[in-house]
Amino acid sequence: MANLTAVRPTQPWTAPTATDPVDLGVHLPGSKSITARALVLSALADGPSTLHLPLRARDTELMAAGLRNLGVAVSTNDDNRWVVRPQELRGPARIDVGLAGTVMRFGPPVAGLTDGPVTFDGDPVARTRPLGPLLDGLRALGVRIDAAPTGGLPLTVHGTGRVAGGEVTIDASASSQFVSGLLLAAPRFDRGVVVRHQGPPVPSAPHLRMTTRMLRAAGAAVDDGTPDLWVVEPGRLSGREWEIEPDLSGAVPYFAAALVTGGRVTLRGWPHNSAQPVDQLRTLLHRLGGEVTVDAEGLTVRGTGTVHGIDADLSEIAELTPAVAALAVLADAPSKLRGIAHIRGHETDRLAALARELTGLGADVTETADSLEIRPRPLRGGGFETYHDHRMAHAAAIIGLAVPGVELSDVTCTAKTQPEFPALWSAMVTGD
Ligand SMILES: O=C(O)C1=C[C@@H](OP(=O)(O)O)[C@@H](O)[C@H](O)C1
Ligand SMILES: C=C(OP(=O)(O)O)C(=O)O
Repeated sequence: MANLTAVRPTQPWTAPTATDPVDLGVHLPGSKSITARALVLSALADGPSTLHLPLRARDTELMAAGLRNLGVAVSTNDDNRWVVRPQELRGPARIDVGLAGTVMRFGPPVAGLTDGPVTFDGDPVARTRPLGPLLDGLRALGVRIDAAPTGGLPLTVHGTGRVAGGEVTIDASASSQFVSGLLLAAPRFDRGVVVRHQGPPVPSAPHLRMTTRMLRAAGAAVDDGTPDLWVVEPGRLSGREWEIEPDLSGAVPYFAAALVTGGRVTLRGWPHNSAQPVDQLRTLLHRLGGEVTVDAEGLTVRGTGTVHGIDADLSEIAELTPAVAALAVLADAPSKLRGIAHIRGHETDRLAALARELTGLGADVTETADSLEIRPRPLRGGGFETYHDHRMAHAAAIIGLAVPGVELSDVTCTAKTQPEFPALWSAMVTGD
């Protein structure tokens, strides 16, 4: 099968260098992870839902389009308010996952509930991202799937309108999204689901808590009280109003800018009781030399201009590794970033990509199977390959604040989660 996605245009970009401390108060778009879950839960609910302040970016537009292809009425015309009206799920259909882990992992369990075949494919790199344990898990729950010999994309889910569900054991060490995908659709399985993880630790625990929290908010009965075991009872999901929080992961490059330049960045509209890993981020930024406060204005990060080296296990917030690695090359001491083997299966092999590109700018970086060791050295400008990876682009932009002439091979990849990134970043640096 040909890839669904045509070759995407790219645009080289020279990262702007900061001459002054940044001072930014910003309303950022909604969380990718919360928007994706709200779309799926709304599509499977028994009444309409509204997503307030959703993320409009490539990943979430692909999720909306994919659900639409299954017959769900998803209206995304209003930037601030997306409305989802569930319908009977229908095949045949084709779903373009782009490079979105959320679409390729949350989509197939939903497709099992469709009454016809649903084919999934995406960007060429998406075909290399891990998917096997999720598909094997779904098969064990009664779904017929034809997948590529690699065990991943392209694949066809032969939906029959119902999924038996029941007990399944998978190895989710390559991605927490395998578990999240099974859980999100499970209330609609005949017997719900009992998912057991067996293998090296599951990464991204806060994303699993986000999944169970949002399932409960939609009315599902969920038990996640035993480590590595999740139970979702069969039952109805309610349509509801989803308030989408600002994207904390998308805010991290701006917070990093506060650290590098000795400036201040406030993320406005920050909720009191967040579903995102704000405590882990607060601890991390504090150790890197920042000060984090939450008040009526929002979530504020202040820096001194000195970044500290750290030894940190990033497994819970591994998607932030590129930004943290960028800070580490600018730090006052060596760093070790551990527990991140699985990010080799993210948008690119992030350990290899970071080691290569940071070394290219003059840093001293050692890549191990599951970590990066970074010893700061004087850096120089030069080319920086982004490998279609939005967070590699963020890393280059952060370094560019302090190092003139960091030239990204492409900045359009930031549209995966934040199309506003190049304009917002430049405005922050120039103070416009
Ligand atoms: O469920 C989610 O929304 C996500 C889970 C994490 O995936 P992994 O567990 O594969 O790292 C995270 O890195 C990704 O950006 C978003
Ligand atoms: C790993 C990421 O994304 P995905 O949801 O595509 O896995 C990410 O955004 O850093």
